Parts: sequence; structure tokens; C-alpha cells
Amino acid sequence: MKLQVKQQSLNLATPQVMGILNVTPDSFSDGGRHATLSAALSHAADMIAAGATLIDIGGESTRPGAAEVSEQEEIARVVPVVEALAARFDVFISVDTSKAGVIRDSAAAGAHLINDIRSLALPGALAAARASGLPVCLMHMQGDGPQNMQLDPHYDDVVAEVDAYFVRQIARCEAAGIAKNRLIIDPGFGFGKTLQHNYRLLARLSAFHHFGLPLLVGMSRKSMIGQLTQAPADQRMTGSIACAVIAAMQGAHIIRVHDVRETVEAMRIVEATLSAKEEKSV
Ligand SMILES: Cn1cnc2c(O)nc(N)nc21
Repeated sequence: MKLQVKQQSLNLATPQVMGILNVTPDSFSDGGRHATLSAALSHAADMIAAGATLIDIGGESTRPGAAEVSEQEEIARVVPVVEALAARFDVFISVDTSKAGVIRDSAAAGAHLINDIRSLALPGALAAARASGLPVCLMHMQGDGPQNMQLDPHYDDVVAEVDAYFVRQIARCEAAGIAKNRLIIDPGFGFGKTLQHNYRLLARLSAFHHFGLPLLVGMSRKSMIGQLTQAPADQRMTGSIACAVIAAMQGAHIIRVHDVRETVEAMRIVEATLSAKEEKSV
């Protein structure tokens, strides 16, 4: 399986690590635009050197309860970083956004992938995504955003309901002229899920392979780890690696993480194990 964009293609036969690059003011020390840009580029360079083949740039926090950011402000934060990364690195640039203007301007600036936690639900987003020609990651969320998704998540069968969501969203994109082979799917760990829902999805991740689409997962440093280890967010690397390995062993194609070097190393172990599993008996 490959992710084909413009002249670049990403081989998804082995799990790929997507490095998280938050460009929100609270992400870097003084929050100034120039400081943020240079700090963002430095952080991106470190993650690429550590083996990340995708960088996910986000200008609006998606944590539960996070404040909303205007489209203009999000463009001001994200687009300069997209331009600078595209000019300097041979890496897949993903933009974590739900807004049509950010999709449009990021695509024009050289982005390779649209990563929308709202699956193109906001006004104009579907049309902007179609016009961009870029691949789109569709992510499941119960609720309409970080402000209310964790209020009281409830499912009769979380795997079946997330699967049905993908069916609907894939059909919606195809009807809008976005071909199925441009789509990536993601169960949205932590987005309107309890601890039990998150681990049910992780335990049954391979149930989503029937779509024949790349599977993206993001569990890094999330509360599904903190609730089990009682560790604060910046001390959840071990649990994050464990989640990445469990997902990749089930065939997840793209793993969205903070700790790139350590996850890349863990993926080497997964690759060796999965290829040994396929080989004729020795
Ligand atoms: C932006 N963001 C935060 N968590 C995420 C996840 O699990 N998946 C995707 N696609 N994006 C995420």
C-alpha cells in the first residue's frame, strides 16, 4: 500500500511514524511568531532526523476542552511552517485542521495531507479538500469537537459504530468527488471515548482493514495511557510506545507520536516480527 501525493509516494508496507508539531502559542517558549517558526523548524528537523516520514502541523489544540482559534489566526500559525518545511525537507507534510481556508492555503503552500479530526464537517471543508487534490484522513469523533466530546461518551458497540461512521464518511467523500483511494481512516483514540472504548478499539484495530485504506492511529501521551499508569502527560512515553507496537502489530500504517526516535526504533522490532511471521518456516 502506498500514499501517493504529487511527485512523492510513501511506502506503507512498513509502519510510518508521523511526528507531532504543535504550533500553538503554548507549544513554544515565548509564543512569538518568529521564535515559534524557528523553534518549529528545529523540532521538525529533529523528528525527521529521528526517522519521522510525516510531520503533522497543528495550529489549534484538539485536547478536550481546548479553546477555538479563528481561521485567520490558524492560517498565520500554520501556513508559514508548511512553506518553510516544504522548502527545506523531503517529508510528508500533514496539516491538522478542520477549516476550509486553512486547507486551501496549506495545500497551496505545499502540504501533502489533510488531517481533519472533524472529517471535513465544517462549512466549505469538503469542497476545499476536494479542490486541493490531497489525501484526507477521516477520523472518528463522538460529539462535534473537543469542547463536548468527553462529556458522556456512549456506544452500544464502539467498533461497529466507528466502522459504520467510516462507511458514511467514505460515501460522503466519494459523492463529493474525493476518490476512495485518497482517503485514510482513523478511529480517533480519545475523541469521545471512555478508557474501555479506547482499548476495545485498540484490541480490535484490525477490524478496520476491510476498507482497504491506510489506517492512522494517535494514542501518544493520551489519557488512555495516563489513566493506567498515573503518569503526567510528559512521562507517558513507555505507554505510548506500547500502544504504537500493539497498533502496528495489527497492521496500522501511520502512527502519530510525540516521541519519534523511540517509536521508530520500536517499529524496527515490529517490522522484523511481522516479516518473520510472513516468511516460510525456517
Ligand atoms: C490532531 N490529532 C490529535 N489526536 C489525533 C489522532 O488520534 N488522530 C488524528 N488523525 N489526528 C489527531
